[in-house]
Amino acid sequence: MTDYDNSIHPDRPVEPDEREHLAERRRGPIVMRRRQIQPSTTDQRLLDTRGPADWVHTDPWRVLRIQSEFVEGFGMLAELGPAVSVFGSARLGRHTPEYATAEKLGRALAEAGYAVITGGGPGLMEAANKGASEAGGVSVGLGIELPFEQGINKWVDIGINFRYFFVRKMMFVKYAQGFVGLPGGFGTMDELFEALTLVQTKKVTAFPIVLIGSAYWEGLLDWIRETMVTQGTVSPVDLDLISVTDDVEDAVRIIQQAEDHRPAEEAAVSALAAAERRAQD
Ligand SMILES: C/C(=C\CNc1ncnc2c1ncn2[C@@H]1O[C@H](COP(=O)(O)O)[C@@H](O)[C@H]1O)CO
Repeated sequence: MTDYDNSIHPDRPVEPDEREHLAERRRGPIVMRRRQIQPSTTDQRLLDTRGPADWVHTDPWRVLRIQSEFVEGFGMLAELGPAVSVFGSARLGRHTPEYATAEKLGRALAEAGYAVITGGGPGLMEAANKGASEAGGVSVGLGIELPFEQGINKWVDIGINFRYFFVRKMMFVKYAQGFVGLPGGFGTMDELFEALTLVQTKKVTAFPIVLIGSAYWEGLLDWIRETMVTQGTVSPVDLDLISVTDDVEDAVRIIQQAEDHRPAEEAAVSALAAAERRAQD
């Protein structure tokens, strides 16, 4: 009798030694017998480093890495408390007036009780982190892996380095009460328009978007008004989603005031959604 040919008929009495010959393998709660028996255990297979490794470059594996970035990000930020995301140029360095403004903003936000979330990079991100950290606030950096790696700036007190831009961008919105944009390039524009789209489509509510530096932003706002609104690609009211100021204290005040309006705005959005659902039924 072989290991694979030892079935016992249910009506037949079983001899004590017959049980011993019934070969089986367990995988957690699963029992495998005869041809289902695998020659190795799960642990052995896990620890076995041999074999092809191309699967690390496949999409199913990437999905797990993406998932792990969400898990790490949520885990790090869930208990952060009130926070404001600050965006701005990676290139405007320590001797620019914008750096001084960003540092002042980081300090003012920290003093108003907000954690400051930046992209964790150099330039105005570093300045906002510096202001927040030096004021004794919570200074957060959500870094991004880039081909020309810079690392997280030294004023970040809680940092995480993301592989994926889209996971990181979601964190900027999910864990912030609002958004302050300083002068910047494509990266800043990307973050600004992501936030604007989410607010315009009511995916987020009571999320103030404040731009600091009227001279810098004027041209863009004129283009939105004169081209986008005029041609009907956005509504005139969409312009109200953006506040522009040159004053750091004013920016903080706008964020705080939006907090006061949050319950009413959330209720209005829920009522609108309920009315639309009723209309569709
Ligand atoms: C270009 C340089 C460094 C790039 N390092 C960055 N680190 C972290 N976050 C970044 C970086 N570059 C862009 N970002 C994100 O975009 C925004 C700034 O981009 P901009 O094009 O400079 O406006 C910023 O808010 C970040 O979230 C050093 O030379």
